[in-house]
Amino acid sequence: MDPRYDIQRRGAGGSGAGSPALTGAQARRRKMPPRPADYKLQVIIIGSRGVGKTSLMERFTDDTFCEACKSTVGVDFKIKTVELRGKKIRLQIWDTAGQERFNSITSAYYRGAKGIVLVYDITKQETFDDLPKWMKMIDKYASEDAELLLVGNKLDCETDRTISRQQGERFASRISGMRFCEASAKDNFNVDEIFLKLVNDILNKLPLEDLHSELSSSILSLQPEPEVPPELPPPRLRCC
Ligand SMILES: Nc1nc2c(ncn2[C@@H]2O[C@H](COP(=O)(O)OP(=O)(O)OP(=O)(O)O)[C@@H](O)[C@H]2O)c(=O)[nH]1
Repeated sequence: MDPRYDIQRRGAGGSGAGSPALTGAQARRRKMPPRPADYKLQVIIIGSRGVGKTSLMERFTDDTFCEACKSTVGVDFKIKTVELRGKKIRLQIWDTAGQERFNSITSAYYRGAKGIVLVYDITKQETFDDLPKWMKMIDKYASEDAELLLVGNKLDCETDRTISRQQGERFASRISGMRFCEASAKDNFNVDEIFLKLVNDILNKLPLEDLHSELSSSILSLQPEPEVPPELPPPRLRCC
C-alpha cells in the first residue's frame, strides 16, 4: 500500500493512541482531506490564431463552449485532475495566444511541458500551412522528450473542410512520435481523448526516476499553490 495514504488515513480517522475515538456522527461531520495527486503534469496547446485552442481547453476542463471567444493574449491556464490507470494526475493546461506577436511570451511555457497539443483548423488552409512554423518553435523551445499530438479541430464543419484527414495524418507521420486526431470542441468530439491519450503517453514514457520526482513534488505541494508558477510571466488578459 502507498505509505502516503496510510499516513493520511491515520490522521483523518483519529484512532491513534493519543486521539479519543470519534462517535459515528463526529466521524461523518469530519471531512476526509482530498487524496493528493500522484503526478503533476503540464501540457501546452499551440497553433495559429482562431483554430480553437481555448475552446478545446475549456471543453475539456469545464465542458463549456463559447461561440464568440475573445482572442487569447499571452497565455492562460486551467487545471483539471484526472484519474488514469488508478493514478490521480493533476493536469495543468497552458493555452497560448496564436498571434505571432506573443511568441516571445508563449515560448517561455514550452520548456516545462511534458505534452504539446498542436492545433490547426480543418477549414482553414493557412492554419495547416503554418504547422512547420510551429514545429520550429517546438524544436527551439520544447523539451526533446515532450509528447506531441497534432489535432485537426472543427470537425463539425465537415462541409467547409479544406484539409483532408490524410493530409493531417501525413504531416504527423513525418514527425517522430507525433500522434494525430481530428476533433470538435463545439460538438465535444474526441476532446477528452486528446488529453487522456496525451497523459497516457506521457506516463508510458516517463522513466521510473521521473515518476518518483513527479510524485515527491506532488507530496510537497500540500499548501495551496500560487495561481501562477513564480518563474513564469503573468497570464494573459483577454482583449476584444
Ligand atoms: N464550429 C466550430 N467552431 C469552433 C470550434 N472550436 C472553436 N471554434 C470557434 O473558433 C473561434 C476561435 O476559437 P478559440 O478557441 O478562441 O481559438 P484560439 O485558437 O484559442 O484563438 P487565439 O486565442 O486567437 O489563438 C471561436 O469563435 C470558437 O467558437 C469547433 O470545434 N467548431
